[in-house]
Amino acid sequence: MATIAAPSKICALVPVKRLGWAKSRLAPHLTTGERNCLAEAMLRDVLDVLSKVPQLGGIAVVTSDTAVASIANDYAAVVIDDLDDAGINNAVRRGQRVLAAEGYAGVLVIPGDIPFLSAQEIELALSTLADCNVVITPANRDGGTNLLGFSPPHVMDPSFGLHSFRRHLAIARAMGLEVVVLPLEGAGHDIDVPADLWSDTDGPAIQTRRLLARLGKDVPPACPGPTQEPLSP
Ligand SMILES: Nc1nc2c(ncn2[C@@H]2O[C@H](COP(=O)(O)OP(=O)(O)OP(=O)(O)O)[C@@H](O)[C@H]2O)c(=O)[nH]1
Ligand SMILES: O=C(O)[C@H](O)COP(=O)(O)O
Repeated sequence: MATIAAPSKICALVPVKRLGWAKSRLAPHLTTGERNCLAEAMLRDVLDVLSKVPQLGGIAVVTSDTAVASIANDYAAVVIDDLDDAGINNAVRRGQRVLAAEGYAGVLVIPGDIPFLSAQEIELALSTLADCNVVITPANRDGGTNLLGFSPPHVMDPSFGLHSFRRHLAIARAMGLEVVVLPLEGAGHDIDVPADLWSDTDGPAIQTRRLLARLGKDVPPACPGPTQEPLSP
């Protein structure tokens, strides 16, 4: 891995699994090729936003996919090899170890599937993390965790998975860490299931919106408007 500049600051840590394996929960709605393109578009949106936040000390992508590594290079992010592809928690722990060794003051874990995040939201997460040990942004919809900040980088282990927001909060509190819950509209919107593709969420998501419009795949909200009743004769 290349040496990262400004190690006293907080580094963004973006775990990304192989594009060909991405977004399996969207399989009923998108082909494998479409999911591959969506994963790339979301990642580009995330990295584009991160590259516009000067307060970040660096951007690191943990992946074992050479295509993802090449995208990371487009945004001057460094690549940490995800040697074993053993899930998001393993990838994050690996990033924590590497970035702690590089001397970073903290890490902000940012999944590659939150394209609606904004630079202002990242700035707010960073300034919040300057005064505590753990920052947690819950997913808007499913009880997950969309941003997870640690200061110092290995202050606690990640525990992503079902209902991870409550679990992260409970672990941090049980450890006596200073923890702040930071709800954020854009960063809180991840794309996991077909209903997540439709959005009135603010936030740039430029590549993602463009791709979905091109595919004609943006879907209506979970609660659609009036059903189409057959017309009376
Ligand atoms: N490096 C790495 N990243 C991972 C791994 N598993 C998940 N991620 C990333 O973690 C983030 C959140 O993952 P998920 O929401 O579960 O995304 P996903 O695995 O593509 O979606 P599903 O297949 O539907 O579960 C995404 O950026 C993923 O690429 C892994 O084994 N290694
Ligand atoms: O803890 C979580 O939120 C999940 O493991 C990762 O996020 P997801 O909701 O996008 O799958």
